Amino acid sequence: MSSDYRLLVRNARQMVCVCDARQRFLLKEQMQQLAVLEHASLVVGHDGLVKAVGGVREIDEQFAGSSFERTLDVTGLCVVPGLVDAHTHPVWAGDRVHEFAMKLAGASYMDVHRAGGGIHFTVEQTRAASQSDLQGALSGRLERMLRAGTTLVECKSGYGLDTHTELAMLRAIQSVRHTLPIGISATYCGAHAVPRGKTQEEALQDVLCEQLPRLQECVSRGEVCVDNIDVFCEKGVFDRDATRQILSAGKSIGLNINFHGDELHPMRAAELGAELGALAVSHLEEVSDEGIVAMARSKTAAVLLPTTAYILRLKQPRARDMLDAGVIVALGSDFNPNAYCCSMPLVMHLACVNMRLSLTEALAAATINAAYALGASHTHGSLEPGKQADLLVINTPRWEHLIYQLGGHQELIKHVVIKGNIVYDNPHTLGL
Ligand SMILES: N=CN[C@@H](CCC(=O)O)C(=O)O
Ligand SMILES: [Zn+2]
Repeated sequence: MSSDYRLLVRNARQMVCVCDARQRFLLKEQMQQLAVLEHASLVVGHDGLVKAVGGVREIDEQFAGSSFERTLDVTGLCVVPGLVDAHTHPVWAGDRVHEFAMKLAGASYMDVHRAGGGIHFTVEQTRAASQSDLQGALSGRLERMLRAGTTLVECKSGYGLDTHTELAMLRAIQSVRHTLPIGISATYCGAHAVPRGKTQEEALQDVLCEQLPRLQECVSRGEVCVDNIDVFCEKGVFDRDATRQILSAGKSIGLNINFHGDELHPMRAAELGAELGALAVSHLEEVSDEGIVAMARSKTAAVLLPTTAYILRLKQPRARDMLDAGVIVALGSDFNPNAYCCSMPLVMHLACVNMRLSLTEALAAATINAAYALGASHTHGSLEPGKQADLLVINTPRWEHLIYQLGGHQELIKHVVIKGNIVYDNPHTLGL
């Protein structure tokens, strides 16, 4: 190691730190006033952590005489934290483009699901795929997310619904931890649907007595690493009681609770999440007033998924009511065969237009609050000394262009940096 530091990012027009007092999440008016430095620099150590952030002169003086393995001159450009995608289903085979046509013609999500399509269709394709096909598909999707600015992503299993395939999905997720620089939070979602030919009770017993014990064995042998447990709590899928049993079992083996609730029907899933100490509940299009109050009280993050409401033409979740009540609001792409979207900049745009978030709220929801939903906001989600140096350099003089330019991220993101390493250099960068 011949240099003193790994990276100097020098003289950004705007350095959007998001927060600067080691907050674990942002609420209400904190989300309106993000920490933004003008004409600022950032230093990264060889451990991949931020060592200093400050005005360009101050950093020049403080580090005069120090050497850097690499310097990025970002004069006139903006820097934001790497984006955090708090909800994705990226491991599966096949696609569902034919169902998109059905839905455009008027079929609802549950019409397709009950007709044996939807998750069931993808389960069939995924069970038939080889381990290397699953890994290859996952890897390509995560690379697309990375190029769109995602540096930490939650990845669910859930298209196996049996021990063998659920573990194959988690093994695929484990394998990319070693081959890709993107950060991963892995979620076991064996209760994503009741498998064809089984009753809910049979599926519940399979998850509790077969899948979870096998999962635990694999975790203790170090074959897979799992952070969260998820259930699709929905009318016609898993009811509240089954959901409670599965989530409690997951919690008892040390997993964070982070589940699908109140999406298509009101299930009082938000209340259940709060009661169980869930870190996050996703969707919430049908959340109740009591559920909002309960989530605010228990500090359970609401992971809102703008692509789902958009594609399925659902009513929008009540983001403003949640924000006003002091709920920790986060965002996810919900990448899955139903909602094929790898872009968090696009997700933030949809959240602003359809859910009425402000630009600053959307960025906080896609950085520090999304990191909180994954139990990772002590290390990710803002640019502060001691945190992992994951950041994006954007080729515009104001950071808001990243959200404003609908679908523009492919030309706007110039570099993606993870742990102070430049992991993507965009050959197609165009400015305004
Ligand atoms: N709602 C349940 N799960 C996914 C959809 C999965 C699928 O349709 O394959 C979601 O979050 O939207
Ligand atoms: Zn989902």
